[in-house]
Order: sequence, then structure tokens, then C-alpha cells
Amino acid sequence: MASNSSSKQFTTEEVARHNKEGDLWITIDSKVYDLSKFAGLHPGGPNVLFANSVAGQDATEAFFGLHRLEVLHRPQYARLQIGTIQGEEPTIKPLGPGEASKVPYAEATWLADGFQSPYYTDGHRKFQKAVRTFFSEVIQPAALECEEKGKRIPQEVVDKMAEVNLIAMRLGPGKHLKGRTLMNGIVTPEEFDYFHELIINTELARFGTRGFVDGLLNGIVIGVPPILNYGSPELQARVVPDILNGKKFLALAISEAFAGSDVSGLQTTAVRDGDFWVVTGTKKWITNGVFSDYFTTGCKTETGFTVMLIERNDNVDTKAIKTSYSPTAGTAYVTFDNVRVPVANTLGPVGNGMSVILSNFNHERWMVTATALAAQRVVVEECLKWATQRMVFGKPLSSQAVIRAKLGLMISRVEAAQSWIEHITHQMNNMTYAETASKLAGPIGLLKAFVTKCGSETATDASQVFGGRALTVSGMGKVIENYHRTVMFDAILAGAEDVLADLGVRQAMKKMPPSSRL
Ligand code: HEM
Repeated sequence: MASNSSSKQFTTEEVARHNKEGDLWITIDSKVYDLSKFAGLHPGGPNVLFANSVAGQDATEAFFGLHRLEVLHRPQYARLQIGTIQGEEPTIKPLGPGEASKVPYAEATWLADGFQSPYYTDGHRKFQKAVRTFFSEVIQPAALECEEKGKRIPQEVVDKMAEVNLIAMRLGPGKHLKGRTLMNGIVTPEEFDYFHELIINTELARFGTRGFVDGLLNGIVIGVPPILNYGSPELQARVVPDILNGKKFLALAISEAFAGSDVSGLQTTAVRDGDFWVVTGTKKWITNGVFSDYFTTGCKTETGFTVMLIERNDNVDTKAIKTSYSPTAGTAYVTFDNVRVPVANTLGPVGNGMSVILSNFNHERWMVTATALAAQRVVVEECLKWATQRMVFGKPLSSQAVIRAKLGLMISRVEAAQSWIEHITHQMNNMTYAETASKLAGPIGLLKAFVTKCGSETATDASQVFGGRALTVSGMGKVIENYHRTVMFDAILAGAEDVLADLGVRQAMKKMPPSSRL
């Protein structure tokens, strides 16, 4: 990053002499930058750099009131550094790969110094470090680029994910992990539990790139379980390995313009013709659909709702839908035009597809809740940093009680949700599938509704804290802008907030003991 010349030492008096157009130095965090040529190219204009308080001076405070630290680490700007101030050491550093943030509440408390947790073992801690390192080295650069440019996840990133079996791990614990080496052997398939998966879901949502969270093969996470649970052994052997090894992509295709969560209103129809189904209809809001090879599809059949695996062919057409998050998610409108699907691709009982779809809802909702919460925690960290470094009327923003009040609420919301999701994750680890289905559908629905409601409140509060900066796609408030723009995806996908809160209450009502009276 710093060139040889950056090891030169200067006195503050020496720096102060370079204070005019054509000969302009400044100091940021004890690092001396030569901006003589750059001033004319500075995106904020040259004049601001010639101000008396900036030219030849320590401009640390002014700089961090206007730019993110990452600006100084971009290669084209890092090379402007020519040395350091004699006898001083830089104090501001980005996190190293795998490192946990020391900003209070920036990490779940199990990662904070001195805090205990009943849930996580040393194995989970090692796993978390390895996953964070992998994500910061391999995924983060792709996440930032894809989010901005709207490109799908690059194949080389998918290949690296497949190498450590990250795609398979995202489906949770289970027999699909058998024989696989997970994260270079840090955890065995038998040890892998829902806390490991929670760690992955947390790490993948930390870049302020909501579209990419779904672009990171969420279609597979929600669409492959029906094949694993209901597909014939032959079908599984034919399609699952390629998917988990990153060679093929899959989307879950249930919702339609005619009917979202109201499955009975679906109009995509499959009609039997010998050993084939002939499928005609359309699907809308299909995450990853643009680049998927397979579609786990809900169809109306003579005796009810049936789920089947449809392979892309000339009669399957996908068109990108413009949404308010990045096209990197590959959200599609899918058209099936007399597509011939082998009857052997049927998933579960004909006419009872509802049970096939329902079987994966808890896991999907828990996953979305985990990523939604992780993104919300990043917002808390951004706000704490900004409130500390932003100076207003000569004092940090955090000296305003109204700002502290917002921070208090934001922190409370993520901490409450964290405890709740860890508690539910612990139940998932210890309950049978049947117990999970009967006991956790309600709590997971309520938890998701709670987290997304909190998310909307935090998005509003964070925007107030950042002001106009929360409205621009790049620069200081870019994470807040992305979060505020996309927070409703968490509130709608995998079950709308109000519907899930209601589900939680209805489940509770079903379990009211007849013996109870006030
Ligand atoms: C090494 C020194 C500097 C570099 C490399 C640099 C680079 C940049 C870049 C890349 C931007 C575009 C916005 C962003 O990406 O955040 C920007 C904007 C800006 N810069 Fe600098 N800058 C430097 C120093 C300064 C200093 C010392 C000031 C002091 C006043 C300043 C004032 C501004 C202003 C006012 C903007 C516009 C901010 C906005 O639109 O919100 N810059 N700078």
C-alpha cells in the first residue's frame, strides 16, 4: 500500500510550507500526502483543499467528516502518501482479514472481548474467523462490484465457494454434507450445526450490498431442499452435485403476478401427457431466475398443487425484472410455454405440493432473519462511527442527546433480536424436524416480523443520523442508503411481515389450553 517514499519523515513545520496551488501537502492521521497534482482532480474540487485550515495542515478531522477510510486505501489515492510526521504513529486502521470490530455492538456479544455465550464452542469461533477471512478476501470485492454494476456473481467466486463447500453449507446441516470437506476441514459434516450456518448468514450480509445477498445463490438455498427431501434418488444424483459444486444454478419459482403467498390462486398449470407434464404459465419475482438452469416450480395439477423440477430449455424464458435493489440478484419474470417435464422430476406427492413448500419455510425465514439482522447490526456500527467522527458546532454528533436516543433504540433492537435468534437456533439444533415444524413456525414468524419491523425503524433513524449523506449511493452514507432503499426486501421476501406476525399469533391460539381461564 505505502510506497518506499512513504517511510520518509517530516516535521509539521516542513509540511506547513507546502500550502499552495501546485505545491500542496496535507497530513491525515500522521500520514503526509502530496496533493499538488491531485488537487485539480479531487472529486470535491480543488478549492476546499487550499483552505487555510487544510493546506499544509493536519486535515484528519476535516477528511473523516467527508470521506470513508476506504478512500485512502484505494491504490490511486494510497500512492499520494509521501511519508509520515516525525515521531507520530497512525492510529486509524481498517480491520485485518478475519478480525472482529472493536466498535461496541458492532459484533454479536459472543465475539466481544470478555463476554460469554452458552451456545458457541471454540470450534464455532475458529469457523467464524475462517468464514470472515474468506468473505473479506473472496466475496467482499465481488459483492461491492456486483452490487454497483448489477452483474451476476462471477463464476470464479462461485468456484471458490464450491471449493470450501460453502454452497452446500448454506443449505444447513444434513446428509447433503456427507463426505464433503467443509471450510478446509475446520468442521466435520457431522459437527456442522445451525450455529455454523448462522455464522455464514451473518458474514454474508455485512457489506451493505442487499442485492448481492440474494445474488449469492439464495435461489439454491431456498429451492434445493425440496429436491433433497422429496426428489427421487436418481433425480438427486443427477442434479444436486452439479448445483452444490457451483456448476449449475437453481431458483425457487412459486410466486406469480396473480398470486403471491396465496398458493391456491396460482395459474401455472401442468397437464399430464404420458411420462411428461406439460407446463404453461408465468412466475414473477424469481430470485436468481435470470441465470438459473433449474426451477423448483409450483404448478396447478388436476388434483391440486404439485411441485416439480423444471430444467431450462427453449420453452423456458426469463426476463430481468427491475427492482429497487441491484440486478445482481437476478430477479426474473419466468415464462413456461408448453414445457415438457419428465414425471420423474415431480417433487413429493402429486396434489400435495403445499407440504413440500411448507417443509422449507421455517429454514428460509430463519435464514432471511439472520441476514436481515446482520445487515442491521452493520448499520448500528456505521451510525456509532459517524456519530463519533462527525463534528457539528465543534463537537461530535454524539454530543446531541437526540442522536444518542436514536442510537440507544437501534442498539436495543439488534441486541434483543440477536438473543432471540440464538435461542431459536439452539432449539433448531435440538429439536427433531417434526418438533421444529410444530413448535417453531410461530416463533420464527414472529421473530422475522420483529426483526424486519426493527429494520424499518433503524433505517429511518440511521437516515436521520446521516442526513443528506444517507441519500447518495456512494460516499459517506452509502451503506445507509443501500439499507434504507432495500430494507423492505427483508420485510416481504419469505413471508410478508404482517402475515408472519399473524401466523405467530394464530399458532399460539391453536395451542391455547382448553383448561385456561382468567
Ligand atoms: C488524500 C486526500 C484526499 C483524497 C484522496 C480525497 C478524495 C476524495 C474523493 C474520492 C471524493 C469523492 C467522494 C467519496 O468517494 O467519498 C472526495 C470528495 C470530497 N472531498 Fe476529498 N479527498 C482528500 C482530501 C480532502 C480534504 C482534506 C478535504 C477538506 C475539506 C476534502 C473535501 C472533500 C469534499 C468537500 C468532497 C465532496 C464530499 C461530498 O460530496 O459529500 N477532501 N474526496
